[in-house]
Amino acid sequence: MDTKTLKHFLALADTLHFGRASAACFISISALSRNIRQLEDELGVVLFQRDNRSVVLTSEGEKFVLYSREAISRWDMIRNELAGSGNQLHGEVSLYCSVTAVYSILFDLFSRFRNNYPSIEIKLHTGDPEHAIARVIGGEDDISIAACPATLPRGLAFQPITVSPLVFIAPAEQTDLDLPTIAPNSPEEWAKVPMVLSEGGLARNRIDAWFKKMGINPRVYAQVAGNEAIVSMVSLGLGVGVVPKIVLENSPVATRVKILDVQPALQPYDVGMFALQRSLKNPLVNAVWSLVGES
Ligand SMILES: CC(=O)[C@](C)(O)C(=O)O
Repeated sequence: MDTKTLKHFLALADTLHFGRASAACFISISALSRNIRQLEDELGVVLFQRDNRSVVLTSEGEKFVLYSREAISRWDMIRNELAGSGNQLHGEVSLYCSVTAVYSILFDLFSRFRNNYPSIEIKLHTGDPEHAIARVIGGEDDISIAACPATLPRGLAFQPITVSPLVFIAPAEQTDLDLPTIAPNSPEEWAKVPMVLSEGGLARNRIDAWFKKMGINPRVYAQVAGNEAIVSMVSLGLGVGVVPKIVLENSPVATRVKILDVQPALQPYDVGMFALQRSLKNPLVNAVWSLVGES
């Protein structure tokens, strides 16, 4: 059986760009567009609306994304099951996490993985960890790494990897904006501080709740996607930010910011791995899942 066409289709659905999708699949643009056209002919529907400038999934295309992911995953499962335990696991596992998690967490987890599972291909997507749960629930990725929320959505499994405090950071040196070099100690002082915060999700909820509890009306200067970008903006002197310490420790600009001793401290992050409970039956997903605790 050939799952290649489905993979080519998914690459285009992910990137919405013929050039990037064909590069990711190691085929030419013309071969990719021929494959997509053949698939559309077979199905009798248009999967992508395309003109010279843009590629957009149609509603039929969106449905076919779900089918393709499911079909590839089931094919991997049955192939591995029929081949029996004596054989190597073959197939693809897709993983979503922040750039920080790649440096700090994946590096350790995967140091032995290559030797043990040479035929499992890891498809890595990086981005704002606030999307990590939605990406697994939506079927875009098999596994993701991020902080655990207070309540876990149904059907989702979580296993902890590390704990990281959420810290307030300011530029290490005095700036034009006159940002605080020690923690402000009254709601009036806080209200003057330009804050660089996560645009939404768990971090933002925790910070908003903290400000509310302290009776502070924060001045939000910028809302940013991804904790790495918050550290950069703070290092440029644009405001005071809040990030998990693990992001700071792995930042190339770590020395240009400093941690403010703010009390009471925010609740730390429980960083770990998410997967759908049902996908843990897939031996490929399970092989990656089981890396936690082995190292
Ligand atoms: C590792 C992780 O997902 C963090 C701590 O939330 C992050 O990198 O922002």
